[in-house]
Amino acid sequence: MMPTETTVQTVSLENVTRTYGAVRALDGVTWACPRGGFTAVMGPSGSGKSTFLHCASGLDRPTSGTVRIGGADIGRLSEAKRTRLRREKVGFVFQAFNLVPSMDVEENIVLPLRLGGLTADRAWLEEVVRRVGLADRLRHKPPELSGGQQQRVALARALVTRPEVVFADEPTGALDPRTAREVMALLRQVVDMTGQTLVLVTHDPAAAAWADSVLFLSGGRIVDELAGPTPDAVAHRMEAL
Ligand SMILES: Nc1ncnc2c1ncn2[C@@H]1O[C@H](COP(=O)(O)OP(=O)(O)OP(=O)(O)O)[C@@H](O)[C@H]1O
Repeated sequence: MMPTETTVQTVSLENVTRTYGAVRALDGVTWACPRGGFTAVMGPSGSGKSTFLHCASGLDRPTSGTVRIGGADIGRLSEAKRTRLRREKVGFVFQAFNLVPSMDVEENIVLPLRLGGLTADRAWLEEVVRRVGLADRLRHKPPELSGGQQQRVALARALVTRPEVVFADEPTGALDPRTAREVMALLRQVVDMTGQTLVLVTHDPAAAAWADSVLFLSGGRIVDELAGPTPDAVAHRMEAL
């Protein structure tokens, strides 16, 4: 029987291993990302968080095992098809914002659509801009914005294609604590209001506690999962890794 749209996982990893020479950066990871959920990924330095993000988002291919994004097995796709799948189905938010300084806010937000030869759905674009609180900043250029505002632009850019999943890699790493909290509250709000599936990679227990559940990686394996996390519970679990 074919799975229905609601039961198809956004992203799934089945027995995924990624080696670099003798190093097993990911070691037999099996995980299915819940649709509409907000998952944080934590672990000590070198535990495989970046490798997990790269494999789960289609930036990289596993050495063995299967990664599916929106039903497609990325190991079977050509480089060009994987790039296209990533552009259409995956949104990214990075610590370093990665905005184009010479383009204004709106041009930055619609860039993924332009790269894919698509035009913006005006109603959705306006909703995204409103949700991230940038309606009065559309003609500004990134250097004229605060760090928190720039990260809002990056979030809007990640949402504009209505991706299956948004991967946020240390999105608050370059922000002061108050701005970091505002950005996390906004991510939480976007998940709750739009049903966007979100995966957050972070070192920060306070950021991870905004998620529905936290995956803990150690030595390239998922060693624990904590539902309904609090900053204290996350920090306590991290100390034991
Ligand atoms: N391109 C690479 N070449 C060689 N080894 C790599 C490469 N990328 C990662 N590794 C190794 O794989 C392991 C996992 O690295 P990864 O960057 O995924 O960990 P991480 O949890 O993201 O670490 P951090 O928190 O320090 O960013 C480490 O031992 C790392 O040295």
